[in-house]
Amino acid sequence: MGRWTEAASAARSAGPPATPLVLSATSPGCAVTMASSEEDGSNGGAAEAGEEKEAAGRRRRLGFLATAWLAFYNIAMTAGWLVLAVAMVRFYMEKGTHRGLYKSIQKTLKFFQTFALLEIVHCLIGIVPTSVLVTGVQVSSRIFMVWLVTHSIKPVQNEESVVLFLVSWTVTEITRYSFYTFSLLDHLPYFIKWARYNFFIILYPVGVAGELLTIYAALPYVKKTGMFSIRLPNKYNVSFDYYYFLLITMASYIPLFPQLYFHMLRQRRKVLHGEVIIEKDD
Ligand SMILES: CCCCCCCCCCCCC/C=C/C(=O)SCCNC(=O)CCNC(=O)[C@H](O)C(C)(C)COP(=O)(O)OP(=O)(O)OC[C@H]1O[C@@H](n2cnc3c(N)ncnc32)[C@H](O)[C@@H]1OP(=O)(O)O
Repeated sequence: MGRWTEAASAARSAGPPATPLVLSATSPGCAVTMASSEEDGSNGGAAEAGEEKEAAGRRRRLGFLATAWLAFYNIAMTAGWLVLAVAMVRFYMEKGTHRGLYKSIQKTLKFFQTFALLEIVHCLIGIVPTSVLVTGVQVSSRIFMVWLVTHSIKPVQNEESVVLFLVSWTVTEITRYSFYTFSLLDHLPYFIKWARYNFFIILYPVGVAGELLTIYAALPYVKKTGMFSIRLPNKYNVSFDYYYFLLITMASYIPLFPQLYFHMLRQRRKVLHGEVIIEKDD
């Protein structure tokens, strides 16, 4: 199993989500079954023990410093997103409206979401085996939403759609970072693993809908003000229209989001149902 998982990890870190090759559960030498360990319970224990052994082996190879850094990073990020969750719930309970919510939590949000740029660095230096491309798209679209849309275009800050993506990001990140933290500590409760690979089914589309609706709400303001745009003539002879840039960004969700979503579905099948999936470049 280790060999296949390492091959899958190598394929993942090498590039974008590609054509998946699902190995039959009954392949000789394949220690996992395609049947869910939740479902049949017969092989789940062995598969899980194997996975834990393999994860422990990977951590040994990672070295103390990298493991300590990742533990610190994940604990800090879990705490940061928990602080955000508490602040949002408290705000709503006190005010009874979403208006003003973004303003009240923006500093914490900007800090922790910007800190997540380190995830691209983690992939680049190889201390986590995630695809640089998948992580890059995920993190850069969030940074874009935080700084170039919600922070910069004040009239959208009170849109309901902002609440949609804030709630979706927050639940996702609390689950994801606690998943990484407990995995590093070798004590991963099953419900966290389950939540990591099930919540996204709803939260991903909800988050993306929130992001797209927020960009859409920003369009009239951007068109009216011409913000972040460069008009001709100028001494560099270049022009840039932020309004069209936003339209192109919205359009880019059409090919990119399904790829990320299907990547997560494949991860779900691998982690929760023990399928061995090798992503093969076309
Ligand atoms: C300029 C503007 C550009 C804009 C472009 C626009 C296009 C955008 C299109 C789409 C936009 C999407 C926007 C996003 C919105 C939302 O987030 S909505 C909220 C819901 N979101 C989600 O549910 C996101 C889910 N996505 C993911 O989780 C990611 O895809 C992922 C984290 C980037 C990758 O997940 P996955 O491939 O499953 O890998 P990992 O979880 O990272 O695991 C791989 C192994 O690596 C270990 N690991 C990873 N990170 C760490 C860490 N920090 N610490 C310790 N270990 C880590 C992990 O444990 C795994 O190890 P093994 O289990 O041993 O294999």
